[in-house]
Amino acid sequence: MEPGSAQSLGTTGNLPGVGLASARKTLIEASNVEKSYGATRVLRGVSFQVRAGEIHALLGGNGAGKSTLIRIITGLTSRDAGGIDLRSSKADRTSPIIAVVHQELALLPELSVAENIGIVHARSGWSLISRRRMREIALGALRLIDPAIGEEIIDLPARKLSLHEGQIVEIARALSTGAEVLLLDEPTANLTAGETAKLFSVLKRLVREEGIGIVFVSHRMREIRELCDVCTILRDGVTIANAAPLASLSDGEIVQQMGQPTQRQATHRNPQQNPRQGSPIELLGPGDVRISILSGTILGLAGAPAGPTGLIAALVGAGPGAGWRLSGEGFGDRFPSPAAAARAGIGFVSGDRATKGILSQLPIVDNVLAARRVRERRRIVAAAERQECRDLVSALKLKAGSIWDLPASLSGGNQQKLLVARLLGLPLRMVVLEEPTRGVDIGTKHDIYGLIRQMADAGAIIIWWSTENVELLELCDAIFAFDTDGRPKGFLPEDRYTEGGLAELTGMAA
Ligand SMILES: Nc1ncnc2c1ncn2[C@@H]1O[C@H](COP(=O)(O)OP(=O)(O)OP(=O)(O)O)[C@@H](O)[C@H]1O
Repeated sequence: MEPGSAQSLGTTGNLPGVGLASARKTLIEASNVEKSYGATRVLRGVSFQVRAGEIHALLGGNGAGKSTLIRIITGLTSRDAGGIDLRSSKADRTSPIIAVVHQELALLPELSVAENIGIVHARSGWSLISRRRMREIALGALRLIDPAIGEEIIDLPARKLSLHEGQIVEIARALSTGAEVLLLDEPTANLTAGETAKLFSVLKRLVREEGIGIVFVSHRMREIRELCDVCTILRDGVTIANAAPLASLSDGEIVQQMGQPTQRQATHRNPQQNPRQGSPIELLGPGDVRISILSGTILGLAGAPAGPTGLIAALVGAGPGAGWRLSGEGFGDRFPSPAAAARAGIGFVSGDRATKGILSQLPIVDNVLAARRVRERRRIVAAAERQECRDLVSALKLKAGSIWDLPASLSGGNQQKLLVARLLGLPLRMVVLEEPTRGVDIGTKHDIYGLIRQMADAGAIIIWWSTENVELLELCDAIFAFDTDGRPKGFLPEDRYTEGGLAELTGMAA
């Protein structure tokens, strides 16, 4: 009954094998697990088994209890009732090594990438492992995902990494432990299509060759189908489907069992239906790039983060912005601060919700109303705001105990909804979105698509960076692409408006 621990096995730069001898053995068995936070019953009798040699999708809507179950299995959180049985497939061990990659990154900002990965290999103090050895282990682990990235980032402090680099380091650290069970809580958010493809081939190889078990939490149905063999579906803290083969369930059945609406809103791009008006806003980039956008347009940004993040920084007043400038009535060349951008009518959902989005020390109500207060230079809570906040919260089906609770009490997907709620109903001229549906469940994703379309129809320009190419192709009126080094590549031509066309233009063709 002891919780799994992320400890060191690795003595080579490559993954230590865990052996295939006992493939298919049950490594994790959770039965009738219960957990409440105050009056909220989060898990109400969950059962869940993970076997060696399988990739197991753990599915459920936002707030269904997936992360809570993972925290209980790994010993981070206590349970109120039920059993957790952990069994190793190795004869000399009782419980398996379990490594987790959480939704929010857990890197130590002042330590280098090598140290962040090596730290789990330093059994008791730094003296047991030399710096050179630590570097080798870290490089070996990073190379498993991307041969190019290792040398580039190995000596950087973690605080200097982009979100997606941080995610790669976390996954590499988990892989480097030689874990028998890898629990991945939405690991592909903020990875590009190319990186996701690489990660999936690594995971499949690990399952095939090393016989490990993988638990994959995701709201991206395509990825689930591509990667996983079986699924367990949670709904309101109860197991609805238990280790069901994925092939036996249609997408519609899965969504229905999660308790989500199966009807999609009509959000497809339709250039005829949405005439553009007014004088254009221009985005002027390095190398004489000029992007002209009329109000009411949804412009997608595609490609590795280095490109879109520079442009977005310029748009939201968050730094020099890689040489990008803005030109248009009422907009200066560049905003001196994010507050100035907000007052000029620019709304922003940051992709880095933990450090740049959520105000963790303030209750939900202040988080939702933050953009309004900055625009109107207000600090006082008006009585009417409470109702306004409740309306925004219910428009997005945000599952919260009370609007006075802190955001930490919300599940990951519900924290994301909170950032989107911040922008609703504001008279915005431009809405800048970085992965706005990150971690949001399938039902709500389509609600958010509909709300983005509504903001555009109300006259806002939408600039939307997503690593989910399908999402961009489905919703955007035009897509501007960057290559893998962050250089602008131009618009996706109308006759190449396909996944293949986008993969080619961004240099991420498989
Ligand atoms: N520390 C806490 N205090 C109060 N409530 C909590 C706490 N942690 C989780 N909850 C509640 O438990 C419920 C389940 O949360 P959990 O994070 O397990 O959901 P999830 O299935 O992982 O959702 P998501 O898909 O959004 O990540 C949520 O409604 C959340 O508000």
